[in-house]
Amino acid sequence: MFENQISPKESEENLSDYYSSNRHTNGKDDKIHLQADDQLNRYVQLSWEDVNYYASVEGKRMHILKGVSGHANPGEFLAIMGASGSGKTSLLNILANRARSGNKAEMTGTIFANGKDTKEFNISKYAAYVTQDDVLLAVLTPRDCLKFYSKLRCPGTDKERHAKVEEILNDLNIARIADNLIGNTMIKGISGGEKKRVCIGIELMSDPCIVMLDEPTSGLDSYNAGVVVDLLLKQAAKGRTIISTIHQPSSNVFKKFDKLFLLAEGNVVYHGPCDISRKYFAELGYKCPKQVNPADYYMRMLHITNRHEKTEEEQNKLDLFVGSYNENHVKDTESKYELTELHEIEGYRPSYLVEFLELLKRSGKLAAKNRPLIKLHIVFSILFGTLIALIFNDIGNGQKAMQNTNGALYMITIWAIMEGNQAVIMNYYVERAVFLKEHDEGLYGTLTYFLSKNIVDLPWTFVAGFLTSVIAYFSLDLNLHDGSKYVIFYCIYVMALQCGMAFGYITGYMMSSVETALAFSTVILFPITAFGGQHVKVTSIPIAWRWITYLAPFKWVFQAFTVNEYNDWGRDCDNCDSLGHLGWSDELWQGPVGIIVLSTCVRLLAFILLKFLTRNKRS
Ligand SMILES: Nc1ncnc2c1ncn2[C@@H]1O[C@H](COP(=O)(O)OP(=O)(O)OP(=O)(O)O)[C@@H](O)[C@H]1O
Repeated sequence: MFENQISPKESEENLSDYYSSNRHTNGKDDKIHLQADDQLNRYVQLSWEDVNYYASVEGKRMHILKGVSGHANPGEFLAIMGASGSGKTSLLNILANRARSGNKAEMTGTIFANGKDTKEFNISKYAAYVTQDDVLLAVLTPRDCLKFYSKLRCPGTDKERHAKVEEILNDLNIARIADNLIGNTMIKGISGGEKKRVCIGIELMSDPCIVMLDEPTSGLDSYNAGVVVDLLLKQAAKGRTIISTIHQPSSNVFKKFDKLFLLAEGNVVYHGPCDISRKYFAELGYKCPKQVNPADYYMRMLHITNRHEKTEEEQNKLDLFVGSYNENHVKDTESKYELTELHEIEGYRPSYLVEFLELLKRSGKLAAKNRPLIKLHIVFSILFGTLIALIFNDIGNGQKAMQNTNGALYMITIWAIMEGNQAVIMNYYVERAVFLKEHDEGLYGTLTYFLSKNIVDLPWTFVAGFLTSVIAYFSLDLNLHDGSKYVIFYCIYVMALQCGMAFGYITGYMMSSVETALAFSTVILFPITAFGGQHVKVTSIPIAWRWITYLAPFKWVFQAFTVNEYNDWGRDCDNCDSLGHLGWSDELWQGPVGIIVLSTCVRLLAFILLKFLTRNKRS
C-alpha cells in the first residue's frame, strides 16, 4: 500500500538519533523573551495531560481519547490532524471547555494554561472558538456583524470600537466586501472563504489569546484554504496561540503549520514540528514519497477500515506508532514568549439596556431586510381578505345572515391566529442557530433576546392586520353601526395575530427545524379549532373537556369578533339570539381580555421553554 517503506526494525535504530538531534533545535536557543503587553495582554500556553474521553453510544462505552497529552505554544499554529473519528473535534472541544462530563460522556485529565489548572479559573475568557459551520445571518453584511459584536464584546468608546472593526476587516482582508450581503443558498452573497474570515473576525473581536478552530478550511478550495491559514499565521505572529483541527490540507497549506498533533484512534502518534514529521515517519518505515502530500499520506497511513474489528496489519501499525511516540517523544514546552500566571478575568459585558438595544436594532434590521418574507405577508394578507370577500359577499338577512357571518368571522379568526403563528416560526428560524451560538458564548442573556424579539415581531401585525381587516370588513358589509366597530374589529385582528405569534414561539423553541415546527403547530392548533364555538356550542362541550375552551385562542378571538358584530346588528333577523346561540354573553370586554391573558401566559411559557432550551444546550 505504501511505497518506499523502511522496515520497522531498521527504523528503530534511527529514532533515538532523530530525537536527540531534534531536541536541540527546538526552543531554548532561539528563545525571544517578549514582554506581556507587547501586542496582546497575555501570552498563553495551553497544555493537556492524560486526557481521556469516554462516550456512551447505544449503551456501549466508547473510549474516544486515550490518555492524550500535548501542548500548544503562543505564537504557533498547532494543527490537529487524524483520520475521521480519531477524536480531533473531541479534543478541541475539551480544550475549549466545551465538552463536559455528563450522562453520556465522561472526561478525565487536566488542562493547564501557563501551568495553572484551568479548573481554577475560566479559561474561556482567554480563548475564542470558531465552529466548523459558519453561523452567520445571511441578510447582514460583514461590517454589520463585526459592529454588533464590537458593541457587545469590546469596552471603550464608539470611536475605538469603530477603529477595531476596521482593523479586523483590514487584517482579514475583507474590507473590500465589508458592505456586501453575507448570503446563503437563497441569497447571493460573499464566498465561503470570506464567510470563514468573517467568523474568525467575530471571534477576534474579544482579543483572545488562544484561537481554536474546528476545521476552518473544510469546504474551501485550496486557494481559499491557504488564505485562511495565512491569516491565522498572521494572528499567531502577534503572539496568539492557534489550535486548529484540519481535514485534508493541501501540501502547500500543510507546510505552513508550525506544529502537528497527529491522532490515531484516540492516541497521539506524532506531536512536533510539521516539517520534520516526514522524517519521523520515514524512520518508522513509512516514507512519504516526495511528490505526495504528507497530509494525504498520513491519512492513508492511519486509516482504519473498521475500528471495532481492526485487521492484524492495522493493529500492528497502530501499536508501532503509539509505542514509538510513547517511547521517544520529548516534551518540549519551552515558549519564546514570556508566560505569566493567569487569573480569573471578567469578560466585558455591557449593561442589559445596551444588550437589549443592540439586539433590537439587529432584529429590526433582519426583519426589514427579509424582503421575501415581507412580500409573502403582504400578498397573503391581501389574498385572504379578497378570498373572504368573494366567498361571503352575499351575507343576506335572517338566520342565513347569522350563519354566514359566523362562518366568515370564524375563518378570519383561524386565519389571523395561524398567520401570526407561522410568521413567527419562520422569523425565528432565520436566526435560531445564531442565537443559540451567541447565547452559548454568553454574548447576551435569554431575557434580553426574548424581549427584543417580542417587540420587533410586533410592527408587521399592524400592517398585515390592516390589509386583511380593511378588505374583509368592508367587502363583507359587516356591522357599521358606528365607526368604532371597524376600529375594534381591527384591534381584535391585531391581537389575534399576536396571540398566534405567542403559540409560534412555543413551537419554534420546541422543534429543531422549521419544517417540524410548522407541521407541529398545525397538528396542535387544528384540533383546538373545535373548541372555538363555531363547530359546537361551547356549553355543549362535555364538562371534562370544556376547560380547553379557556386555552383555545380561537374561542376568545371568535367571541370578541362576534360580540362586536352582533351588538347593535343592523340586519333583519327576528328571534336571532346570535350570541346566546354561540353560548356567550354580549359583554365586549371578555374576548379581548381572554386574548390578552392567554397571550401573556403563553409568552411566559415560551420564555421558560427558551430558558430551558438554552440551559440544556449549555450542559
Ligand atoms: N458525545 C459523544 N457521544 C457519542 N459519540 C461521540 C461523542 N463524542 C464523540 N463521539 C464519537 O467519537 C468519535 C470521535 O469523534 P470526533 O468528532 O472527535 O472525531 P473527529 O476526528 O473530529 O472526526 P471527523 O474528522 O469525522 O469530524 C466518533 O466516532 C464520534 O462519533
